Amino acid sequence: MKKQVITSRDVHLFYGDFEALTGIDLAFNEHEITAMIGPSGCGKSTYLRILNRMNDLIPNVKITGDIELEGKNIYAPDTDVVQLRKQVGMVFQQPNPFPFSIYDNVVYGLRLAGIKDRAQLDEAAETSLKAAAIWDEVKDKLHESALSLSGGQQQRVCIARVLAVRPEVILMDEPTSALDPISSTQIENMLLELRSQYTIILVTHNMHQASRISDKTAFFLQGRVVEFDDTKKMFLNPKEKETEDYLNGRFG
Ligand SMILES: Nc1ncnc2c1ncn2[C@@H]1O[C@H](COP(=O)(O)OP(=O)(O)OP(=O)(O)O)[C@@H](O)[C@H]1O
Repeated sequence: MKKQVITSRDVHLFYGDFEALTGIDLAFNEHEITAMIGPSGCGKSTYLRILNRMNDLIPNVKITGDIELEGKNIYAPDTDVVQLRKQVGMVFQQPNPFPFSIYDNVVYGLRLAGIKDRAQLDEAAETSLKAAAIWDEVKDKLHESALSLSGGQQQRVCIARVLAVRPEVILMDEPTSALDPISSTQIENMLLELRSQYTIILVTHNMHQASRISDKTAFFLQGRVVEFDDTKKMFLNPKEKETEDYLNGRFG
């Protein structure tokens, strides 16, 4: 049986009085890609942000329940949130490179951690850019601005920036929805390569993407998880009527 890297039990989240998540039980296995699907506003991004405490930055948020990374409650008072976000990295919908060179973007987290050794930084930059499947395109212009790259290239540099700090888990919030089909395919192929080393949790609106690359799928509806299963099983033979209707495009 695969190791569960993140588990959540009975997770509720309130924005003020509004209960956006109404009791989420999910577990994420190592070396798997889990897709979270569901109609707009059902709470996918809210739930994703819980997993590396990004909701801490939003005022009037209250979270209850239990979320553990490697068996440790990530909301315990002694949690080092900076360390947590290294272990659980995040890639956003819009590529968000810093206005620095490609190289400086990728080694940003390592420098923040106090690493100054040039050889070590060079090695990390090359390894991460290779893993993010963009090394060949940028190796001759590492010191040019990351903003000069295309959207798809910027997104892969952002993924390399996350990989450089060696996370265990990578959270992705619709990482290809702002990209053209070729760039999206490049990123999907990369994720399939990365799966052997990471736990990947992906919010997507793209049903084809979920069925192509994910091992497991969680279907969210109005703040709850309707169904969570192997992707193949769910797409071929959903257990719940609501899942079937959604997958067949009857709503959402
Ligand atoms: N900062 C916030 N303050 C108050 N309500 C919020 C906030 N962020 C999200 N919500 C509400 O919480 C619910 C869930 O939103 P969330 O963004 O998690 O949904 P989603 O499934 O990711 O949607 P989409 O697919 O459109 O991104 C929605 O009703 C939304 O309006």
